[in-house]
Amino acid sequence: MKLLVTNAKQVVRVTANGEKMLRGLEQTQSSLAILTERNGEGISILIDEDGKIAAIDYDSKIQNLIGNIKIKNVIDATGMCIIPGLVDGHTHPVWAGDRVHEFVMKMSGATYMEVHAAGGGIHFTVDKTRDASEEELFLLLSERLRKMMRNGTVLVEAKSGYGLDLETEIKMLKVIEKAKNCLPLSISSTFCGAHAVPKGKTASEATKDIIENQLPEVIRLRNSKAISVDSIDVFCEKGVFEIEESRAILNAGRKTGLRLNFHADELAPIGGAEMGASLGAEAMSHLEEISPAGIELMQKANSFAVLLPTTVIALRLKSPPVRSMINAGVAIALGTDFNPNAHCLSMPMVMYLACSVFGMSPTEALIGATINSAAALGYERTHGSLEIGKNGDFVIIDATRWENIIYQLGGERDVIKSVIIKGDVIYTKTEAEEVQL
Ligand SMILES: N=CN[C@@H](CCC(=O)O)C(=O)O
Ligand SMILES: [Zn+2]
Repeated sequence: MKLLVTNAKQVVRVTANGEKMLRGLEQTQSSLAILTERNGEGISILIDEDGKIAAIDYDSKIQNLIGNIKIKNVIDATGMCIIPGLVDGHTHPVWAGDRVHEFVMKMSGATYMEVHAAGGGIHFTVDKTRDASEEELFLLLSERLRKMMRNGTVLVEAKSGYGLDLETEIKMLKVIEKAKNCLPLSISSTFCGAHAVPKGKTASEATKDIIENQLPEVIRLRNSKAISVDSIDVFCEKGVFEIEESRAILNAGRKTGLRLNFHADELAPIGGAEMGASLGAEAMSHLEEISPAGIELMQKANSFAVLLPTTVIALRLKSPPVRSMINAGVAIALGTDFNPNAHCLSMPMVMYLACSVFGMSPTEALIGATINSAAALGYERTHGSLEIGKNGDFVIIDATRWENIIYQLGGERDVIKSVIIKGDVIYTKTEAEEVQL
């Protein structure tokens, strides 16, 4: 066996019976699967040589199970809690340059679309990303992914979308592929060639280019196993790709077997959720402006809502109608939306904002950041909960109640003791990191 963690005070499994997701009333407190220390006896987790969870139970039961089996690494988690590794359901992590100057403009009142229409925003990042080499982008991406892992992320969705031309979109997907092969966390790639209408093209010309040039090459590379791509994304928005263009791009992606996971109803209520539900989209993000009909249709289509509180605060948007979605039975997932507009690499921070800004409970937020995010990406068989056979991916929290990971706002560096991926300790807090007063 690769790893044994013993004597934990609480192990939050999230689900314990192979649930694919938790939605509606299931996303509330009563259904969170937790093992808690009893009569002074803690909880153990055993990880096999393949990095999968072999057993989770009270210490004495696991000791009986182990007998004389050799264990390579043992961690004593006395007084600590364990949660599943976090899943970041929506990020744009491959780009060069930054947009700190736009942050200053936006904080003085400029809107996202004003900056975008003036040639800034995504266009600014596209110019910088087109100019950057694969090596430069890889270094930037791996540094960002390392910080995410340090904050407990073990699976991340990563989009292309700062190329908007064939060459750069492919460059971005190759950089993501390299990161998949070089770093311990899992990555779900999304082709987002329709992230903005490139300068010099109309939306309908860009739509044609994506469907006739970019997508076929992405699929050719996927089929030859040069890259792996799970999903297709479109920024479906008034003044960007509107409903019919978005539908055409998503339909084309669906025909190639990609999952549909796209930006909908973020800034203007144009019926993106209704359109996505009609295509059976697996996931839609943002949804600040979703209509009541859109909520009903998402529930019927089993589409996940991937909510992004960092963008809501960065752009001072209204919050999506989270309670109505939960009450209607839409499964809520969460993501950092890491991009040059919302520079956040921390799922604990996102969970905090989901609670404080969206009014979600800590339990709902944790479910959104684990099993539901994993399922929104189609990774629920390996990620999102601590169950036998799933990846041995978890976060050890240096506190006696798991909610500290949310409660200690901005305190990830203090509260996370270790991050484990497939049974390997990929991060552990050292004495040297403690502030010396
Ligand atoms: N809304 C579209 N895309 C990103 C922002 C990307 C950018 O501004 O660079 C988002 O999800 O927030
Ligand atoms: Zn996004």
